[in-house]
Order: sequence, then structure tokens, then C-alpha cells
Amino acid sequence: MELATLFYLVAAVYALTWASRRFSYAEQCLEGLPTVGGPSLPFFSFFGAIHFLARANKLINDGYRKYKGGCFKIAQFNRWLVFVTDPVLNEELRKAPEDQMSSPAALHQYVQGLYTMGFGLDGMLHYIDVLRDQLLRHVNPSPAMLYDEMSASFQDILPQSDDWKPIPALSSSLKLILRMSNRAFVGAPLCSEPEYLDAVMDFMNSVFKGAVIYNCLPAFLRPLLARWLDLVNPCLDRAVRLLTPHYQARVAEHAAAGAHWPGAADDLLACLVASDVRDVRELARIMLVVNLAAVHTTSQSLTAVLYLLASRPDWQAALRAEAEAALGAGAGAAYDRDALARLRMLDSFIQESLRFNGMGALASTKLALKDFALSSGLVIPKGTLVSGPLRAMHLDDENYPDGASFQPWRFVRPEGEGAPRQSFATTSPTYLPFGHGKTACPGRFFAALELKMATAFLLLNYDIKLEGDATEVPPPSWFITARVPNYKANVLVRRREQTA
Ligand code: HEM
Repeated sequence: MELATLFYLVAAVYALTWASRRFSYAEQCLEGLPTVGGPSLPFFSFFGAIHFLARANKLINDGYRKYKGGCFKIAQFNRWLVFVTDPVLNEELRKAPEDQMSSPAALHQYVQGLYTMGFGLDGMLHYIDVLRDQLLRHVNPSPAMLYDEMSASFQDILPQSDDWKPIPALSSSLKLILRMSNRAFVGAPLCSEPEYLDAVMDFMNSVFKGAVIYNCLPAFLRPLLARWLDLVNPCLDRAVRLLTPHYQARVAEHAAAGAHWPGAADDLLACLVASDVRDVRELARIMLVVNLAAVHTTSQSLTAVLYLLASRPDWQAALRAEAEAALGAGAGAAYDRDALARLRMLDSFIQESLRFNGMGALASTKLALKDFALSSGLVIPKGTLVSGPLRAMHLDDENYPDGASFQPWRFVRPEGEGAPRQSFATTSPTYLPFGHGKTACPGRFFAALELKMATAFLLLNYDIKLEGDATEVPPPSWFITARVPNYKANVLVRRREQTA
């Protein structure tokens, strides 16, 4: 079939889908809601969806400016995306029962989980439940163990040289965070085995690529493609093969130690074995899913921090002085939880970077699994996506004075008796990098530990600058609603004298 014929066929299928949906109940519910980015007429809203692909962040900002305090909608190819900016309505959405408004369901749709991860919505809800429970209540990796992994991987990533050397910022952060995170997920030595790390990376890449392919196809073609394009089992089979001996060793350790197994909270694998998970394929799935949630989010956040630090030697000097006072100098520094908690300027710096850079334009996207009525009278119909305009809210002067400027010490809070412990992992209705409420990211405390340790290590052991002594952070890239720190730029690093 010629390309042009295929194009007309796909366009006709979309047109029919839109025309039929126009008269559906869901469309009627949202009839009165202002539309941003294009017309809401039958078929023509297809152009709004194309507009959104090209300029998502701008459309969302336009909507926020025009309808702040209310709601608006933007067309997607097969549904509406509703934005809620009223804090009271947002609170109602956060408190909504999960069988009505669901974040895992939105994620499952977004990555086309049935075809890219091999399980339906029930599976997704199950794995998220397991992870929430394990990450918030059981897994407790020690900073000493993470330090061990971090220093070994920095040894591989960073040049051991007293001259300035370039390193690719994003891919180096990814390598580091992949190893540190997997130390907390599967433990040593598996966390640093190249074949295992390759299997994890292949899985993540195949989910992201698969999501693009499957989202471009009309729903009825997806199962047909899945018959000959198996994205899931090759990755899963590899992970199972590599995980099995480590799983068996943990089961044996657990059996020998009984109820008082000292390693039970060291990593996620041990926690799951201690909670009697005995299906290694199930364990492999959990490990792949947790990597998907943890690794790119944390490594991109670290890259954004690195670029900012590299752009300003004075910020490095201030944060280094704080780190030396709290942890000790260079290779002799002690990275324990109490000392890390004293890094209040660093905490503020990372929080400001998460506010200012963020991960994109959307906050806490949920899919309506049933009709959901808000107190304003608006009914969010089943099948609709609902989100908050994260970036617009983070840069709004009413939420953060001079919100469009990066102010590294914006969040430093006074120390002293009775002062709350400062942590950038604490969420609020206007600070949303980790979401807020009962579905807020359950890995945020672990992410905070990794980000603080890695940044403090770099400050204590290395000088950092941008290529050409630039003082402007390299521009980020936008992939529809996702904002990714520049993936091509290098930072220059030079070992500091006191390193052992
Ligand atoms: C800086 C790093 C990270 C950022 C910015 C981030 C951000 C987020 C956000 C925005 C959500 C959705 C929250 C919502 O729907 O309200 C989320 C969910 C989640 N995150 Fe993270 N995350 C990070 C690191 C991690 C890490 C390290 C882990 C695991 C150790 C993790 C595990 C999860 C899981 C399992 C969910 C799903 C929770 C649910 O739907 O209930 N994340 N994360």
C-alpha cells in the first residue's frame, strides 16, 4: 500500500472516531468547559491535538493565564485532557477514591502498559500497591551501602585527573543513578553487573519507544501489532535469568536467619523475599517497573542540578563550605542521615531546581475510571484525563515571588529547636514535582537521599564548569509535555586536591 493511501486511511479512521465521540455522553459533559489550543468542533479538535503535540507547554500556560482559578480542556487524539487550577477542586481530585480517579491508570494508558509491560490495569494497580507499601514501609537502604556503590560508580564515570575533562552530563547521571538505585533494589553484586543493567535499560527504552508506537495507532490495530512485536518477554526473560541465582541466595539467607534476618530491609529484593514473594518472574516484573519509575526521574533531576552548579562557581563554593562543615572534607567525609539533614542550603538548591526545572508541564495526571462530579458541578466523564498545570503553577509569582527566576536559597528555613526538618521531598499543593496527597511519589525520600549524596560527593571531590566557561545552563528539550535537561551537553570536571 502506498504511503499516501495509508495516511488517508488513518486520517479517515481518526475522523470517524472523532465524529462518533462528539455525540457521546462524555463529550456532552465537557461541552461548557473552555477549550484551549484549537476548536472543540467535531473532527476539527483533531487539529487542537496536533497543536498540543507541537506546543504543549505554551498551550497549558495560555490556559492557566486565561482560566486560573477554574478549569479548561485541551484536545488529545482520543480524549480530552482537563486542567484543574482551583485549589479546592484539586483537593477533591486528590481525595477521590482510586477506583474513580486513578494515577496508575493514567500512567498505564500513557505507556500503553498492556503492550509495553505485558499487564493490564489490574496488574498495574497491583504493582503500584506493592511498591508503595515496600518503599514507604520496608525498604531502608543505609547511606553507607549507597556510598559504597556511589563511590565505585563515580570511579568509573569521572576522570581521575587534576585537569579539566569533559563528561556527558545526562548519560553520566543516568549511569550513576542506575547503579545506586539498583543497589537499593537488588543489592550487590547484581546492581553493577553490566548485563543486568543492560537488561533494565533495554526494558525502559522499549517501554518508551513502544508507548510512542502504540499511542500513534488506532486502538483496534494495537492487538494486531502485538501479535508479532513482542516488546515484553525478551526483556523479562533476561531479567528472570539474571535475577534467579540472587533470588535463590536471598531465600536461603532468609531461611537460615528466620524472623530476625538482619538484611531484610537492605534492598527491595530482600524485602520482597521477607514478605514471602516466591515467584521470580513476578519479582523481575517488580524490579523492571520500579526502575521505570525511579531512574530517569532521578537522573534527570541530578543533571539539572549539575548544570546549575557548573554555571556558577560561587554557588559551588557556598554549598561546598556547608558540605565540609556537615560531612567533613574530601574522601574522609561521613555521609550519614543526620549529617545529610544538616545540608539545608543544598536541600534548598535541589528543591529550587525541582521547582524551576521540574520534569515537565503536567502534575499528577489521573484517568477517570468512572464519572466523577466536582463540587463546582463539573462532571469529569469516564475515560477523561485530568491534570494540574505543574510548570505554570511553579513559575506563578503568586505561589513563588519572582517565580521565573532561580533563587538557590529560596527554601532555606531557620534552624533551631522546634524548627521542622527541612526536606525537598515534602510536598504541598503548590510544590508538585513528586505530586501531592495519597498518591505522591513513594520513592521521593530515597530519591532525596541519592540526590543529596551524589551532589555532596561531587562538591567535595570535584570542581565543575560548563564548556567554554559558559554561565548559561544549556537549554532543555521538550518532548510534548516532558521537559528533559540538555542531553547533548558536557560538563567539565577536575579533581580537587584533597581527594584521597
Ligand atoms: C527526583 C526523582 C523523582 C521524581 C521527580 C518523581 C516524581 C513522581 C511523580 C510526579 C509521581 C506521580 C505522583 C502522583 O500521581 O501524584 C511519581 C510516582 C511514583 N514514583 Fe516517583 N519520582 C522520583 C523518584 C522515584 C524513585 C527513586 C522511586 C522508587 C524508588 C519512585 C517510585 C514511584 C512510584 C512507584 C510511583 C507511583 C505511585 C502511585 O501511583 O501511587 N519515584 N513519582
